[in-house]
Amino acid sequence: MQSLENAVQDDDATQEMLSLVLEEPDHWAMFLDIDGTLLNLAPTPDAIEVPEALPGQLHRLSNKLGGALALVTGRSLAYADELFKPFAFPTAGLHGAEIRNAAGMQTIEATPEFQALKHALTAEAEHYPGVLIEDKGAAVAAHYRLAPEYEKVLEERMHHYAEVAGSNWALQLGKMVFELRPARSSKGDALERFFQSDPFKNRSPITIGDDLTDESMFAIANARGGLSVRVGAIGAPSCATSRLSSSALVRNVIAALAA
Ligand SMILES: O=P(O)(O)OC[C@H]1O[C@H](O[C@H]2O[C@H](CO)[C@@H](O)[C@H](O)[C@H]2O)[C@H](O)[C@@H](O)[C@@H]1O
Ligand SMILES: [Mg+2]
Repeated sequence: MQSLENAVQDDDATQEMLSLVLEEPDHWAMFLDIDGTLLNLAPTPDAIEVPEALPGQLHRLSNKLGGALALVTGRSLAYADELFKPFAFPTAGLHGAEIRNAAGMQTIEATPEFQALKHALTAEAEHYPGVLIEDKGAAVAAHYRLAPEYEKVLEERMHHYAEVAGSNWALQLGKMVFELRPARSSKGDALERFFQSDPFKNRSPITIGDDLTDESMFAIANARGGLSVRVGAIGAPSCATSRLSSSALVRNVIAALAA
């Protein structure tokens, strides 16, 4: 994987490149991650703030792109809709396991066994003060941002719960979080499903994300001759060929394109 240190594009070059998107609005499709990309990271999952102007800017930019703007997130689809209401963008939730595109809506329900697993995990987490369990229906996240001292024990236990869940779930690592997500689809798989129908068909992808889960959509963008932009300070290796050092810069690009 290319490391960010060798990314072809730095902040200025990336912003310059993205500013040219609207010179060919029928050529591009934008796929945007939410946490850490559109929104600043916060101490807890529900402490995030959506800048007041952002939903309308995304709506205006989507219109300029003929609707070819999708949110691709580890959040549930319903949670993403709540964040950006009154708009309901094409969206892939739970890291790609549920999707709303021109073909309709496909969601996924938790099995009784997975419900029982979430109850057991929640009960066990009582022993790790500060660890937050985020129930996302067919997925569950164990957050240790407020209790980093529990990272190691959580890693061990979430590997155990992944074994219990079986092959229909996958352990997804992220920023101070271990998640069990449906294994059936990644963010990269979600992009391929968006490309099967208008308005995304035959367009080149612009993918912007900040975390491990976004790497699969960066790979699709690279393979399709599009753009892959990793957000955040230089750190973890990435196959993204460009970078933006903060979600504030991402919002600046969105605001400029939506103007
Ligand atoms: O794919 P994304 O849209 O980036 O969602 C990834 C996960 O984001 C959330 O967790 C992360 O953001 C939280 C709020 O800023 C932060 O407290 C946490 O430490 C981060 O891991 C969300 O809670 C998860 O469900 C998403 O999968
Ligand atoms: Mg993210």
